[in-house]
Amino acid sequence: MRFHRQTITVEQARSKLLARITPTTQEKVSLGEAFGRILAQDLVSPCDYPGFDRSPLDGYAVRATDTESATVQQPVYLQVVEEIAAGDVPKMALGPGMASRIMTGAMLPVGADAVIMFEQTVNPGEKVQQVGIKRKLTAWENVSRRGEEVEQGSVIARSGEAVDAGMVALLASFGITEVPVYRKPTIGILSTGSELIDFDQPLRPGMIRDSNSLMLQMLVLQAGGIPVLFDRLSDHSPAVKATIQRCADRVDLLVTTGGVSVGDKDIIASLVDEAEVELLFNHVAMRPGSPTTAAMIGSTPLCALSGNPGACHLGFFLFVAPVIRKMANLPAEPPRWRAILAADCEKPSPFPRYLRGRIEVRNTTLYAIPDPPVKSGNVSRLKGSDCFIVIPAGGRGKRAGEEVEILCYQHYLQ
Ligand SMILES: Nc1nc2c(c(=O)[nH]1)N[C@H]1C(S)=C(S)[C@@H](COP(=O)(O)OP(=O)(O)OC[C@H]3O[C@@H](n4cnc5c(N)ncnc54)[C@H](O)[C@@H]3O)O[C@H]1N2
Ligand code: MOO
Ligand SMILES: [Mg+2]
Repeated sequence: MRFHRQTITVEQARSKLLARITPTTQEKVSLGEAFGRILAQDLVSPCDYPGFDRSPLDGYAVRATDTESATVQQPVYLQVVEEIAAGDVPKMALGPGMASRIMTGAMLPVGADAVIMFEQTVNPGEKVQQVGIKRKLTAWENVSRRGEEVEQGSVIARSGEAVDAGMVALLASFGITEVPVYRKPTIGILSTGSELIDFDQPLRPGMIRDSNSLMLQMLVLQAGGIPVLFDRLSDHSPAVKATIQRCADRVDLLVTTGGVSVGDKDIIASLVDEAEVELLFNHVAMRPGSPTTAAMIGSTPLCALSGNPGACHLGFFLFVAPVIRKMANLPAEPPRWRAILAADCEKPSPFPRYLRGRIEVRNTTLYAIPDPPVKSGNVSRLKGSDCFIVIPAGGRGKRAGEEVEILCYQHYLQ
């Protein structure tokens, strides 16, 4: 199987993989922990909002009928019977000719059905026993009625919505302390290669530091998963299949890096020949990362990414992030935009080429600025990008000023 591989497009490969992914189950978390998660159920308001008729202004609570003849020239004078601050419960009910001094957010007294702002009274703001009302009010004018925004029992948030800061405030207003959200999928990360050492170890001849493990952990967090780091596999590890199986059993998705090509030590490439491993694809029409592989290890999906850091980064974006997002009930496909290419990319390629780059808005036009050409084994240009620019297969590539498709990290990886 190592050398006889069937090439499929990125889109076909992703569909094949996503078809095998089921969304995760739900869990209840505290309101603070729910931030950034996806609601798993509709939420219903347990009470009215506002919970009582209240004043939206600093002024006087009155009975509208008492103000019928009020004008600037001939104000109507009402007896002030109480001062009500926000948080107070009014003690006095208003009868004919009465008013209560009331502050913004305070509860309306029984009998009142309108509020006049200080500015529309005689001697605004002064503490008086008789307040002069300078205009006629209609019933319920300047009153925030109980339940006018949200009635008890109505849906305040829907399953599938993201819990952002505003949603946290909304749920806090209703005293909702526990929130049903989709469980974050656990994503196993397993690097392979005898040349790899931990990043905090001194180099030895022929060795390189394992950077993919950490990069993948960060990317998993950005995509909304929980990374689970497994011990690296060396190229001489016995029982590769048993180890992979054990790791796969512990997570929702297993991601490996390295060993997917045709090399003598490419241990993941031969894994797909084993019984109980169902190959989904092992050759994708893309540059870099064409040997990117996916399989099912029993019921756990495996994304086997290239060891080359650039190809690993791209493989994560094209295949792993969509899986994590589908598991987490988020839209799976990376967002595709169109932009104007800001520099020539004329290297021809038999497969679509994905270049890392940055998006820039110049006037009202979106530009995609490609990174300078790099090999997929390079590490210095892994940082600072916010999109992949897709240069189609064949032809002469694309020139500056031509329109290209871009896949943006924005709103996709947090
Ligand atoms: N004869 C052929 N050789 C290769 C082909 C091919 O078609 N025919 N394809 C090339 C392409 S394209 C790719 S992509 C790579 C795929 O490589 P593997 O996935 O098998 O990865 P390795 O051989 O294990 O390593 C490749 C490269 O990456 C470095 N690496 C590996 N793991 C890490 C890590 N965790 N952190 C940092 N760097 C890592 C490794 O040392 C190698 O330099 O195959 C081509 N070959
Ligand atoms: O597809 Mo590879 O990452 O070019 O060496
Ligand atoms: Mg290899």
